[in-house]
Amino acid sequence: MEKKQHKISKATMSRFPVYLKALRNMQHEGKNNFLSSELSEATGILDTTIRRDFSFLTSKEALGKRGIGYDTKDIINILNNVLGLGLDESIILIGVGNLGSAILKYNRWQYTVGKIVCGYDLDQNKVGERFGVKLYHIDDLEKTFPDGCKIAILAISENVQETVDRLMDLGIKGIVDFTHTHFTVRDDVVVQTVDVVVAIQELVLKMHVNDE
Ligand SMILES: NC(=O)c1ccc[n+]([C@@H]2O[C@H](COP(=O)([O-])OP(=O)(O)OC[C@H]3O[C@@H](n4cnc5c(N)ncnc54)[C@H](O)[C@@H]3O)[C@@H](O)[C@H]2O)c1
Repeated sequence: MEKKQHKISKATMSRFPVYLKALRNMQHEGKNNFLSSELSEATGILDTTIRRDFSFLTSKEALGKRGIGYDTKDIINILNNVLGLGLDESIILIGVGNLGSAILKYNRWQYTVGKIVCGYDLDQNKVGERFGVKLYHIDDLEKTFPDGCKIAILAISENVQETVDRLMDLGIKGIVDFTHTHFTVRDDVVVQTVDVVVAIQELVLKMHVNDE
């Protein structure tokens, strides 16, 4: 019987995607069961931390079995539920320039969050197919938008707000934003900004703290 879900801390929640990624790789390699020590080895997270994190999952499958460990598929399903993720998220890529192409080429999406199902660009020369992914002109966004797609990666340099508005009208609820442009979104849309410069600034700050 499912127990009432306790509030899961931010730190624990932030480790769940790390477990998920490692477990999907294990599953892909044919590992149907795993020990917390093995997950610890794959993620670099202490196995005592892993066991404590799993204790928040409250399903009986998350208790594991002595000597056998945990069922990989069960834990993946539980983590997916907690994180609200499907294995097959359809993701679209907007902007297939230098950055967008690198993202498209980096195809480690499978077994983790889903995959980029198509891309869009305003440059007609980009239309076609790259790395096995269909690329459309941005003018055709509404015509070709994949059914049920909720996540867009934004790697464009022009008309950012207008593009974001169009994406929201189509049902996009999450945006991974690489642009350095300020834009606004509706209350039900989440933006995750990825910025190498900010990452370096944070890194330097942490290095200073270590020096003190
Ligand atoms: N966050 C980071 O760490 C980081 C790092 C590098 C670049 N960037 C940013 O990412 C974006 C892309 O950088 P890049 O180096 O790939 O640039 P790029 O010029 O090589 O590529 C941009 C691509 O987007 C297309 N494009 C522009 N506006 C569009 C729109 N409204 N709709 C559809 N396609 C559009 C262009 O035709 C081009 O193909 C820029 O905004 C850049 O500032 C961020």
